[in-house]
Amino acid sequence: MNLESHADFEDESPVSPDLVAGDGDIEASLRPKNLHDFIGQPRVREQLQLVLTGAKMRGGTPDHILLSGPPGLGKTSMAMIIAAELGSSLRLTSGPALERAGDLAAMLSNLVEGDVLFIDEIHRIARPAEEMLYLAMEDFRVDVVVGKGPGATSIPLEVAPFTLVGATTRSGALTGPLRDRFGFTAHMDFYEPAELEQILMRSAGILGVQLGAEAGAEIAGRSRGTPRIANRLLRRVRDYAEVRADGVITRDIAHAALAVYDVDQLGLDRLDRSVLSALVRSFGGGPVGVSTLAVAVGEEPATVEEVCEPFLVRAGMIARTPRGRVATAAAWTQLGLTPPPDAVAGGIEVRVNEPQASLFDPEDP
Ligand SMILES: Nc1ncnc2c1ncn2[C@@H]1O[C@H](COP(=O)(O)OP(=O)(O)OP(=O)(O)O)[C@@H](O)[C@H]1O
Ligand SMILES: [Mg+2]
Repeated sequence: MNLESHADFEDESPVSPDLVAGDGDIEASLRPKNLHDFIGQPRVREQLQLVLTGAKMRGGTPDHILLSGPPGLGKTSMAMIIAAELGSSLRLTSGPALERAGDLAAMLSNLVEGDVLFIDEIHRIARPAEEMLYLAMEDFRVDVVVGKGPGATSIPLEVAPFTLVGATTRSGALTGPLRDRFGFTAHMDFYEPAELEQILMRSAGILGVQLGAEAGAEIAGRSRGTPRIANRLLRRVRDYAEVRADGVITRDIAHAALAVYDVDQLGLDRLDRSVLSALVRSFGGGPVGVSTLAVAVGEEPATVEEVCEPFLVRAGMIARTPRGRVATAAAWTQLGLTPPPDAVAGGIEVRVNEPQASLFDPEDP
C-alpha cells in the first residue's frame, strides 16, 4: 500500500510540513536507513538503541513503541529503521485504513513472529479496531466475533508475538488505554539548524548535487526545524542552480532561489507574512480573533489556525491570548516596523534541554 496515501495535497507552500505532491518518491530515497544514519534526536536514538538491543539480547520482541511529534520529523523513517535494526519485516497500515475490526484482524492474523506492525496516524483508528488492538498488544490474541445478535460467537485467535510501532502527530488525541499499552514513547522534537545542515549535506550527497557549507546553513535556517522542509527546499534550490547557474549551490544561489519561492530568512512563506502583516498593519498588533484575521488575508480560518499559526507561535511572532491573537515585538521588527512600547518581546523561543522521550509520560509537551 502507499504509505503516504493519507496526505492531502492542498497546501503546496514550499514550507508546508505536510507531504505535498512530488515529495513521495524522493523522500523514500532520502530516508535514513539505520539508526546510525539518522541525524538528530540524540535522546530518542539512544533510548531506542537500548530498547532494541535489550530485546535482541534476550531474543524476544521489544515493547510496543509510540512515535509522537509534528509532521515531517522522521516518524515513518524511524519506524522503518526499527524494523531494519531488528532484522524484521515491517507491515504497514494506518489508523484511517482500519475502519472495521475485521481489517485489523486480517492484518494481525497474517503476522509472523517478530514482525513490526506499523500503524501510522494511530490516533485516527476506529473504536472497534482500537479495542481489538488492546488485547492483541497485551496478550497476543484477538477475539473475532462471528455472526450477529444473540447467536454471535467470539472465536479466540492467537497472534504471533509482534511489536507495534504507532506514529501520531497528536498523541493527546490517543485514548488512555491505548497509550498505556505502549512500553516506550519517543517524542520527536524540532531539529536544530546544525542538525538540519547535516541532513542537507547527506541529502545533497544522495541527490548528487554540490552544496556549499554556507548554502547548507542558509537553507537549514529557513526549514522550520523540519527535515522534510529542508529536503524540499534543497530540491527547489537545486532546480534554480541547474536552470540559472552551473548546478553548484552556493550561498548566493540559495539566497536567490529562496527569494523566488518566497521563503524568507525565518522560513516564513507569503501567507505567513500576510497574516503577520494584517495583524500588525490592519489590527494594530491585535488582539484579534482567528476568523477575523483569516477574512483579512482571504483564507479559511482553519488554514490560518492549523497551517500558519503553529509556526508563527513557535517562532515567537504571535502570542495567543484569551482575547485573541497578538503580534509580538519580534513580529513588528520582522516587518521593519517599530513595535509599540507595550508589545510582548517574543522572538525565537529558546529551548532548554527539554526531555524528548519519556518512559512514563506520553503527554504532548
Ligand atoms: N533524522 C533524519 N535524518 C535525515 N533525514 C530525515 C530525518 N528525519 C526525516 N528525514 C527526512 O524527512 C522526510 C520526512 O520524514 P518522515 O516521513 O519520516 O516524517 P514523519 O514524521 O513520518 O511525517 P508525517 O507526520 O507527515 O508522517 C524523510 O523522507 C526523510 O527524507
Ligand atoms: Mg509519516
